[in-house]
Amino acid sequence: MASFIKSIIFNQPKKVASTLLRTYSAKADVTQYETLAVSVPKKNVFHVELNRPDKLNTFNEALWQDLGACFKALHENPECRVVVLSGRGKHFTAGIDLKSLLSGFTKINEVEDAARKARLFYELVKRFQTYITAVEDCTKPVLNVVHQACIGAGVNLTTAADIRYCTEDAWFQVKEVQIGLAGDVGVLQRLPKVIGSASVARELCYTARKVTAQEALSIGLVSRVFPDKDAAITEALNVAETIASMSPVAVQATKQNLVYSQDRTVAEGLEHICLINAINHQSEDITKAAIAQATKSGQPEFDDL
Ligand SMILES: CCC/C=C/C=C/C(=O)SCCNC(=O)CCNC(=O)[C@H](O)C(C)(C)COP(=O)(O)OP(=O)(O)OC[C@H]1O[C@@H](n2cnc3c(N)ncnc32)[C@H](O)[C@@H]1OP(=O)(O)O
Repeated sequence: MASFIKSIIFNQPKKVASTLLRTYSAKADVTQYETLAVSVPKKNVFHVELNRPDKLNTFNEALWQDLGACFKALHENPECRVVVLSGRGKHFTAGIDLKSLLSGFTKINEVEDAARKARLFYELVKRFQTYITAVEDCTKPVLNVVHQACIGAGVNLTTAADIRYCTEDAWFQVKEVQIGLAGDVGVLQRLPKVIGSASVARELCYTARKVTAQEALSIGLVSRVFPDKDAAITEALNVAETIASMSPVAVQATKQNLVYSQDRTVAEGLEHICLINAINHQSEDITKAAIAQATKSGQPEFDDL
């Protein structure tokens, strides 16, 4: 084993030795938003909080746009390796802001011609879909912590995240049918895949019944339930820190391949990871990680991606 490691280091002497010893010193670049609070509580771990507590974190135009812009920026930010997403105030979110929904619809309904009106509705929904999909398109894993209510648009949002935790007092409601809408920003597509049961997903989407934290756990909507929000956030940040300590090349390729594979055949997913790893297997991260494992020298430092 020693000679094997020696030969690897000999082949890439300066790079591996210097990066193994390097300590992290970069400053995080944190953009703030009107409706989102963004912080960096641990190295490479970004915390995004829905921040309209006096409006129960309802989705108004600003929040929709901020979500899209924020997750695009985090996708592009090399210092961000993992995101924890939660909400400030009493509830995670009460869903779409019903006042802004109605005023937006009234404005479009003032257009007389059906084709032109339809085009405006189409573009509105398409835009909102893009903002939710930005969470999935962000190659950094997103851990969502839900407390109290997670309604309508909130369920669309949480099902686009990678990992979901909630508090004992949390509840979920696919409420769209109750306000006369067919869910159109991702829940109908993602919920059945997340929970793995078309029957349960359809029941929830047709009836708008509330799902408690314990039921959410039993159907696989969340993977863990915590006594309160502090405990949930603390553990989410710990898990995020573990993920952030791994090779970002490996973690981000894993998310890309999981997302790609969820709508495709096994053969297509396998081909996709072959193509990604044809490039990523050339990464210095593999050498660093393999040496660290072989020498039991602890987790190495990886460069940002
Ligand atoms: C193209 C569209 C794509 C997206 C579609 C998305 C659809 C959806 O999200 S459907 C879901 C819509 N949301 C709701 O129907 C939630 C309605 N609210 C409630 O059920 C309760 O308010 C809630 C359980 C969330 C909280 O109950 P709590 O007792 O804690 O508070 P309240 O006293 O009820 O509410 C406090 C004030 O907030 C106002 N409010 C609550 N929800 C909304 C909302 N979604 N939009 C706008 N305003 C909301 C509520 O009216 C109270 O206002 P005020 O009386 O002025 O204090």
